[in-house]
Amino acid sequence: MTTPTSVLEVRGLTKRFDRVAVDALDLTVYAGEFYALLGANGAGKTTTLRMVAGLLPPDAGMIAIAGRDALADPVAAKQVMAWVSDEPMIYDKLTPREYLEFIAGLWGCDPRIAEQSAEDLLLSLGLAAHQHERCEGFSKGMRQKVALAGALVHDPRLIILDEPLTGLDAVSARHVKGLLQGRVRDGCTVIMTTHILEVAERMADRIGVIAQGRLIAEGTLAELRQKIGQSDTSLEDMFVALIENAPAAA
Ligand SMILES: Nc1ncnc2c1ncn2[C@@H]1O[C@H](COP(=O)(O)OP(=O)(O)OP(=O)(O)O)[C@@H](O)[C@H]1O
Repeated sequence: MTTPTSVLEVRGLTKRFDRVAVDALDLTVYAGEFYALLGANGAGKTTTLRMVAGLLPPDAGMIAIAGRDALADPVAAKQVMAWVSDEPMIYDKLTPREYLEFIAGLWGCDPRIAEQSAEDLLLSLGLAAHQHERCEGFSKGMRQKVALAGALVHDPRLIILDEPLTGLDAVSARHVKGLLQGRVRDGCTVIMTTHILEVAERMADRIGVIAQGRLIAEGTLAELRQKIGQSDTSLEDMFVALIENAPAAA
């Protein structure tokens, strides 16, 4: 059996604001995995992912992305990674098509490849009919989808998303889920936070549960069920049991 290649390795990652938000966190995500990061409000999910994405400096710890030290060489790490925030920023005065062209230009993508990629992304996200309209009149869900398309236009190997499905209607959510599953089939790795446990249950290869900035449980659904000793329990029941039994922060 070949050893899986890690795309993200986090060791001892720590961030303190007025109190510790991420507490010596260790996390490994492998190539081609769909990994869901779960946790109660304030557990440290966004803070962890913002550090991984290079948006927030850690107080301590190591982050390697595709084997590169992301803290020593953030530009190299960002080239293989996409970050999609739960509050995406796009340029209102641009159309989705212009926005994607602009982002592809920033990445120095080949214009012909970028054009095809933009077309495919807008089609798969149900935005093709709006591709020449300015984003300023778009709903929150449409803006989220434009931001997602922008994050994927440089063809990243690691896609990190913070609550990507919140606020999306069922059709848009299906578009986004289909797109992400397609990327995983193509060999990309997806790491996603979500409070929609059904999404984690149905889509994730592995699930990590964070409480008080620490990873308190991790595995496939079957492994998590085994951990709490109940073979037929729902992810929601397991999640609540894990959170309620998590050791208190030091
Ligand atoms: N910029 C900041 N300044 C001060 N405290 C912060 C900041 N960002 C996060 N925190 C604190 O860090 C802790 C972890 O927050 P974080 O946003 O990572 O949680 P989360 O798991 O993403 O929560 P949610 O599910 O509600 O989005 C919380 O106590 C939060 O108040």
